[in-house]
Amino acid sequence: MSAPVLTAAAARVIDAVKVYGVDDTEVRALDGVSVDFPAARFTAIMGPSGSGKSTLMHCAAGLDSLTSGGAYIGDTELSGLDDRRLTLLRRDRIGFVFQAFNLLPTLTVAENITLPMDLAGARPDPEWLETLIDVVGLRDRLHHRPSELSGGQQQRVAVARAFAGQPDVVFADEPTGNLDSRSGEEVLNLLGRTVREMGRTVVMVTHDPVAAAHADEVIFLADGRLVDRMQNPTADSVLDRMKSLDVQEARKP
Ligand SMILES: Nc1ncnc2c1ncn2[C@@H]1O[C@H](COP(=O)(O)OP(=O)(O)OP(=O)(O)O)[C@@H](O)[C@H]1O
Repeated sequence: MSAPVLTAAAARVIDAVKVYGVDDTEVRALDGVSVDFPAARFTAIMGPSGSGKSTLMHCAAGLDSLTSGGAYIGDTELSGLDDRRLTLLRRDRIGFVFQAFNLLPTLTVAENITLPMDLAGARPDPEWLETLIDVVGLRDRLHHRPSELSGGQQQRVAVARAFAGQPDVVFADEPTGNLDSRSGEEVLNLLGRTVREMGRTVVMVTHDPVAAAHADEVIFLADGRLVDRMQNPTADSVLDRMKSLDVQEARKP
């Protein structure tokens, strides 16, 4: 048996290139990005508008395909999977949290949390589910409908849903974009706790230095390239780095 080539990255991309359009309309949204998202860590992706953050997340999560290069979940290379296998991989090994909470209005909180697993015919680990419900603080809301919850509570349901199947990695795309700062802070603390107390892996796209400061590491994109990585970020250190990227952007011809 050959030794696995890849180490403890929950997800990674290697030499990732994503080109949208052709000829005059061609945009290199990713221009040779190699980055790993380590297991049991919270990584934030930052960069100026149009720098390729969402494209990187979508390609790393198998929601979109690369023009060239490789995207891996664990040791599984995504371009080698047909549509059916890719759908199963997303369902079984990846969790998603989006800016819009995407809950089903006719289902209760409890039903929303287990919906992906119910659709898959999988049984959630009861102990894990109970812990998760307590961590997200929704025990007294389990039989409510989403419309009876605040935005912050709805996003906490979406977070619980993303982690219910114990996926290898949870990708969050601007998870606090629709929330006031206090509810946003609660959701970010929650994501941090799932990583630090429960050993989960989170990759989050954000515009907000305060949000990025919740991560263990921030990676910075500019013009579709990885330009920096920062361990143990603070809101100020992230803001300073973003300002220098914005200045470089403004100086471009
Ligand atoms: N479907 C598409 N077709 C054509 N161009 C696209 C498409 N999606 C993204 N792009 C372009 O690719 C580049 C990177 O876009 P992307 O959305 O990844 O950036 P971003 O950093 O997430 O931006 P923002 O912070 O504004 O959301 C941009 O120039 C964008 O216009």
